[in-house]
Amino acid sequence: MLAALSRVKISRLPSSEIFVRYIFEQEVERGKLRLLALSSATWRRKVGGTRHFVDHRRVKLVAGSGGKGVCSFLSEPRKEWGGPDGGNGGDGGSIIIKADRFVKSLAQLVPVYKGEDGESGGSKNCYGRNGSPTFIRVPLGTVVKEQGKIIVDMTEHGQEYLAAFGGSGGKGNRFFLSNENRSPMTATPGMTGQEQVLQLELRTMAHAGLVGFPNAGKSSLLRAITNARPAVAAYPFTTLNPHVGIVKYRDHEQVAVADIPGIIRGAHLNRGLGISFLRHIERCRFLLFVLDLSAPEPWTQLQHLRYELDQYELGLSQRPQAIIANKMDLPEAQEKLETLKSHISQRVIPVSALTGQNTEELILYLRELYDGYLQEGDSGEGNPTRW
Ligand SMILES: Nc1nc2c(ncn2[C@@H]2O[C@H](COP(=O)(O)OP(=O)(O)OP(=O)(O)O)[C@@H](O)[C@H]2O)c(=O)[nH]1
Ligand SMILES: [Mg+2]
Repeated sequence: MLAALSRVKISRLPSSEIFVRYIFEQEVERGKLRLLALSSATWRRKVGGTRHFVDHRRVKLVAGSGGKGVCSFLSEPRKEWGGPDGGNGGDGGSIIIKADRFVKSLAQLVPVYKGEDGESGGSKNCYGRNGSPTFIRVPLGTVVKEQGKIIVDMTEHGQEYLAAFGGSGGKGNRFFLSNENRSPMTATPGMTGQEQVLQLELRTMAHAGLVGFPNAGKSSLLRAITNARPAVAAYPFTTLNPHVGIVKYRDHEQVAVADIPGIIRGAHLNRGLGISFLRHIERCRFLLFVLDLSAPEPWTQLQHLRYELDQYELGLSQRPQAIIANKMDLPEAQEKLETLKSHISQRVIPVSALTGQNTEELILYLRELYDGYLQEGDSGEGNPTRW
C-alpha cells in the first residue's frame, strides 16, 4: 500500500506531498522507511535537485591558516652573501556570514566550511598570497548562535559578520634581520585559522503571523488577502514551512503576513509538528489567531493556541492580535459565531477564506494594528521593518 502511495507521489510530483512523507517517516517502521528514502531521492532527481526548506543548521567553520614564512638567502653571481630574503607567508582566509535577500533558506549550507589557506612566502622577498575570504550566504532574518547564545542577527541585506578569523601568515627570515643579527635563520610558521561551531537559525521576518489549528484555513486566508500561494488541502499539516505574503494598501504601505504550520494541543510536548517553528512568529509584532468555525468548540482552540504559544515564550500570546473566525460560508457558522463571541471578550472578525467574504474588515484591522506599531516605532522602540 505504501509502495503504491510513494509511486503515486513520484509520478504526480505535487510540491506539497513530499512533506507528507516526513510525517510518514516518523511513523512507519524501518523497512518502509528505506523505501521512502529511496522514493525521496527519485523525487529529487525528477524535479531537478529541488531542496527542502531548512530553517536551522549547525555549521563548523575552520578559517584558513596562514602560510609559512621562508628562510632563504640571496646568492647571485658577484653577490654571494646578499643577505636574508625569505618572504612572509600570506594570511589565511576568514569566513564571513553574509545576509542576502535572494537566499530563502539555509538548505544550501554545508556542515563544514574550510577557509582558504595563505600561501607560503618565497625567496627574493616574495610574500605569499592571502587566502580569499569565504562567504556563507544566509537569508535575512538568520540568527547566529554560539552555544545557544545569540551573537548576531542578520537582518539587513549585505550585512556581514566575520565568524572565523584566518590565521596570520608566518614571518620570513628577512623580517628578523637586525643590526645584531645580519643572517637570521629564523622563519615562523603561519598561525592556524580560528575554529567555530555555530548554530544558524532562520526566523521569518513578517509583521503579522497566522496562528491556528491545522486545517483552520490559515493558508487559504493568506491566499485570500495576499498574492502568496501556499498549498491548501483538506488534510492537517499541509503547511510545513512558513510562507510570507504581502498585503498591499492603496497608499503603497505593505504589511507582511506569515503563514506557519498548524499547532495542536500538546504541541509543546512535540505532538503534531511540535512548536519549534514558532520561531518564525517570534518576531511578528502582531498575531492573527485563526479559529475554525467547523470545529465543535472553536473557542477552546483559542485557549489551546494561547497556552502553546506561552509554552514557547512566556507572553508571546499577549502580543497585539486579531481573532479571526474562519469558514463563515458554512451553514452552521452564524450560530457558532454568536456562541464564540459570548465566550471571547475581544473583537472577533468573521471571514470566509474560501469565498473572500469580509476579508476587507480583516485587512483594515490589520492596517490599524500596523499603524499602531509604526507609532510605537516612532516613539523610539526600535525601527520598524519596511518591506
Ligand atoms: N468552507 C470553507 N472551507 C475552507 C475555508 N478556508 C479553508 N477551507 C478549507 O479548509 C481546508 C484546510 O485549509 P488550509 O488553508 O490548508 O488550512 P491550514 O490552516 O493552512 O492547514 P495546515 O497548513 O494544515 O495547518 C481546505 O480544504 C480548505 O479548502 C473557508 O473559509 N470555508
Ligand atoms: Mg496551511
